[in-house]
Amino acid sequence: MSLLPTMIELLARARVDLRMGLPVVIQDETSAVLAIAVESLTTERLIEMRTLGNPILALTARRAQTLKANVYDDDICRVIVPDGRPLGWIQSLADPSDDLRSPMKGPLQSQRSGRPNLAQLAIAMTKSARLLPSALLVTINNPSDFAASNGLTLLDHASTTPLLDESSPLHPVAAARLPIEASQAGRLHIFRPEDGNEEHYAIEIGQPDRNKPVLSRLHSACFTGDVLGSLKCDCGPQLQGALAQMGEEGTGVLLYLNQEGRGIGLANKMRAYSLQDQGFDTVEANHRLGFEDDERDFRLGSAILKELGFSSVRLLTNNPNKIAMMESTGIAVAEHVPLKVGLNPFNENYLATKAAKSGHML
Ligand SMILES: Nc1nc2c(ncn2[C@@H]2O[C@H](COP(=O)(O)OP(=O)(O)OP(=O)(O)O)[C@@H](O)[C@H]2O)c(=O)[nH]1
Ligand SMILES: [Zn+2]
Repeated sequence: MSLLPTMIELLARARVDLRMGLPVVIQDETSAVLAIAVESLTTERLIEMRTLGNPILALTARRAQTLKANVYDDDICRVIVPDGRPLGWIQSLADPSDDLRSPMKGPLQSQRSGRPNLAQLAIAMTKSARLLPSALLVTINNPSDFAASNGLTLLDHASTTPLLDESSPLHPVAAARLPIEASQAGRLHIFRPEDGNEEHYAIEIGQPDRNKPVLSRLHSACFTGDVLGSLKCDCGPQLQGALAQMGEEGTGVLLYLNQEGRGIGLANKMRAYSLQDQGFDTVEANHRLGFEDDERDFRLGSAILKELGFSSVRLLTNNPNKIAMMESTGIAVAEHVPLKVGLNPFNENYLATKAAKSGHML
């Protein structure tokens, strides 16, 4: 066994580097860039980056739409950063918080030439670091030497990209009896993914028969709704309602996936809430930030169910994507059990948007 880090380990390291404001080196067969997350960029590092070449700002096509920048590649946009533009200007392209106050950032010139693949990987890395989806890039030569002499993480495009698209294997870490209000016969299981990302949980109620469809819920973490009792969404009542139903029936499994804010993280969700305060709906807010409507990986849920020995569920949800994902990953949905709870005057529009734009059966 080698002590050299594997690609999975390098990806985990790169996520932390980007969050800390440290650049990473990304290479493919023909070229290489130094990439730094715009959210954690400092003036000092921007000056350093500029000594190496002219920076390019990578944004998602979603964000480019708001900025009215030309998109020449499917999903991303590479904006040429003119000389002398300060850090604040670069960050205002990535962060929509002052879009209303100063909507005109341009004219913006997008890069058309060259392959977008390194920029795409940089964007994917900022998403997986739960930062704003944007990176500043400069082209460099001799990537291996550059990374080694500066102590930077080096990512290889061909070997890392497939890993980012895959769902990481999960392993059970610990489990213990946990009596809860809904049922004294509760048991909490912790699962840890191999990619160093967040752990996910399963709350098993009673002793469900592994040969029958189990009453199940795939719940995504919502700190504001689950913990604080936010009225802006329906998550808290859905969590409590699902557990209560499992308690009444005597058996069930609630999967608690740490995919806060539909996978964009709590900080970005609060950025989305701030845009919602300006009048945008939940989908529009995600798009203005540069995210897709939903960035979650539901495959983790079926992986946990299989690990626990289940192959069929009665799924508590209003989200058809969850049902489709279960079926496509080998967990049969024997019954769709609607979970319509928690409507209040503050989340009326939120629920209406889910029905209109996200296909929820409400
Ligand atoms: N980005 C974003 N995430 C939100 C918002 N409101 C709630 N969330 C997150 O959305 C997730 C819950 O997803 P929902 O779409 O409400 O419901 P669902 O889980 O897809 O579907 P159901 O099974 O029917 O409840 C949680 O991770 C919440 O943190 C919002 O306005 N913006
Ligand atoms: Zn919520």
